[in-house]
Amino acid sequence: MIEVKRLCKEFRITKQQKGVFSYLFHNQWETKKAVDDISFGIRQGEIVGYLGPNGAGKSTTIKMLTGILAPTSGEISVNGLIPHKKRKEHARNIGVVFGQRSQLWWELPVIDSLNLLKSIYKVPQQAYQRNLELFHEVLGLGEFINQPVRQLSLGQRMRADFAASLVHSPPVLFLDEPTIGLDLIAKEKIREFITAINREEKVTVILTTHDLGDVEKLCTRTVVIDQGKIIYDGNLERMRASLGRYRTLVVKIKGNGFHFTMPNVVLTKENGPQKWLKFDKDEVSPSGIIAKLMKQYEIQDLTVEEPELEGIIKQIYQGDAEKTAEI
Ligand SMILES: Nc1ncnc2c1ncn2[C@@H]1O[C@H](COP(=O)(O)OP(=O)(O)OP(=O)(O)O)[C@@H](O)[C@H]1O
Repeated sequence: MIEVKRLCKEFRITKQQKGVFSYLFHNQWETKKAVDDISFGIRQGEIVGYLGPNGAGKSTTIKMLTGILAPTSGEISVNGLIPHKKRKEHARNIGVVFGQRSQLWWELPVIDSLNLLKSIYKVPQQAYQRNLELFHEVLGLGEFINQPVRQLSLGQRMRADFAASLVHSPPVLFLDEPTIGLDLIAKEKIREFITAINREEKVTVILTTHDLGDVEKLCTRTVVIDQGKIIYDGNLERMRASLGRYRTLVVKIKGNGFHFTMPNVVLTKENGPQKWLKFDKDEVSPSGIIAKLMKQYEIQDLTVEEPELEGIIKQIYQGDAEKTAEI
């Protein structure tokens, strides 16, 4: 479905001049290699996590795969097309969802945006109707389909954006931080939807995310990029080893005195009402700990701390996953 060979993208950027009179001199340029000789292939129906720290080259790669940017060198083929050379045809093959930006018309009710996209992509009525039914079923669009986009919650807006990106039944879907800013329940809904369209429509999904929950729940394969180069391409197992078994539940309780004990759960830090409980996720679930806590204490706030992606990437570099996984 996707073939990338020796792909490079360079940007020309101005070099910072030093000194008070720097503005008197001509600008000097330097070349920044945002994507540096990468190759990979993605088969139809795969869900691939394209991961890396900030500035690694993820967006630049996605922009080339979607045809927004032309490569400096190398080759790309998506469903048989060269994206930047066949932009119009390519647009029919892909759907794109940006967690940070919406492609919907702000003032229009969701259904009007979907109808407009149907006309733009010339989607036959029958196929459109079928898609609307799917969106109702798995995205619960019915709740807010007649509301203007500006009135939607972030979770609803994301669900509407997913529908908009899939109106024309594209075989490939690019997702850029699709769960950013969402609460746990909204995240779960989005993840379930991605799994459903991948299973039912065989949509190939390329996902960039900093949320390791997305990676664990969705991806069968991860490609990790750092400083423009691919440093890991494989199944989740090695990533999993780096993720380790331990997580920390941070809980804020009301009242004094905290004498909580539970097998496989250790209190590692306290700051007034806030407590850090490290637990072995293979032995005990966060919901199990929360249920026990709630019997004894009034909980005011809680979060689960996931390991940082940056740390995991470092571990992959070092090839030393097991040792560091034990914290
Ligand atoms: N239009 C541009 N002009 C100059 N440099 C750019 C441009 N776009 C990206 N870069 C540089 O290329 C490198 C890769 O950027 P890119 O946006 O692809 O990273 P990213 O992995 O998507 O990061 P993030 O997770 O922060 O979005 C960075 O050093 C960035 O500053």
